Amino acid sequence: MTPLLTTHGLSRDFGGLKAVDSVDFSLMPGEIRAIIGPNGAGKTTFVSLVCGRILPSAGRIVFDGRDITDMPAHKRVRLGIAYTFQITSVFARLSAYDNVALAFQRAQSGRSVHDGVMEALDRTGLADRAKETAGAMAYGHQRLLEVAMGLALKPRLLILDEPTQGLSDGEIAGFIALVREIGRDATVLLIEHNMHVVMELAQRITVMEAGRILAEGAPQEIRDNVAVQEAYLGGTVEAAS
Ligand SMILES: Nc1ncnc2c1ncn2[C@@H]1O[C@H](COP(=O)(O)OP(=O)(O)OP(=O)(O)O)[C@@H](O)[C@H]1O
Repeated sequence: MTPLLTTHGLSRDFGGLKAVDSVDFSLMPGEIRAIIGPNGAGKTTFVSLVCGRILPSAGRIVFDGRDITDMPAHKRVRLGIAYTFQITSVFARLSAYDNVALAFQRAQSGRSVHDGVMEALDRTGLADRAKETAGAMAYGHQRLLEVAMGLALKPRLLILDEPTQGLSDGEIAGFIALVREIGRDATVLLIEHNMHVVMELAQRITVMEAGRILAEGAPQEIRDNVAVQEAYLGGTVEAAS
């Protein structure tokens, strides 16, 4: 099987700081992959390079066999790369429906807007809230709305950056079920600090530290990796959950 996404020597400097430092990364189609690592490890910078929000200082990015390194973000969206970011990105004054409709239109799909929007709201459990003003929704619902906006893009690769931050335990359980469902027809790249969520969802885990990949493997291998425990988890994986 060919990977859906690969990066080769991917790097991004900010002044003298190597936020992402020569990263070789590979993601198979259909995978749910978690990226973990301490604050400042370069996780957000890495996925920002993949989706084209920022440009690399060096290296290449290949998506579905195509070099997308120099491709603008909006074109990557059309290829199927969707992302939601840790900072709430919904338009507060618009309804849930209109937020998702805006996202849907970016994908330039041939489907009717209404069908596409309602399907995304339905999958995230927000169909009954379509008319609610986004800014007046509970925080957890706003996070789900972000996921619905990502889903409206009909992604082949959905990048979620700290999606469970600020959610209650009950909301997190619902979120885990949602990502499993999304993972049935999309590849998911998940930056996540909550180790319970990571262990529940990820088939493989990539650990970043200081801009580099420190370790990669199945959840059990990462849990047992001493270097990972020392660098990130301050003892044991359980301690961080
Ligand atoms: N636009 C920027 N300008 C300057 N430095 C930046 C910029 N974006 C990120 N950095 C720096 O790059 C490094 C990596 O940051 P990044 O946000 O990618 O880490 P992270 O692993 O996502 O951290 P967190 O878990 O806290 O979100 C940090 O030292 C950060 O301060």
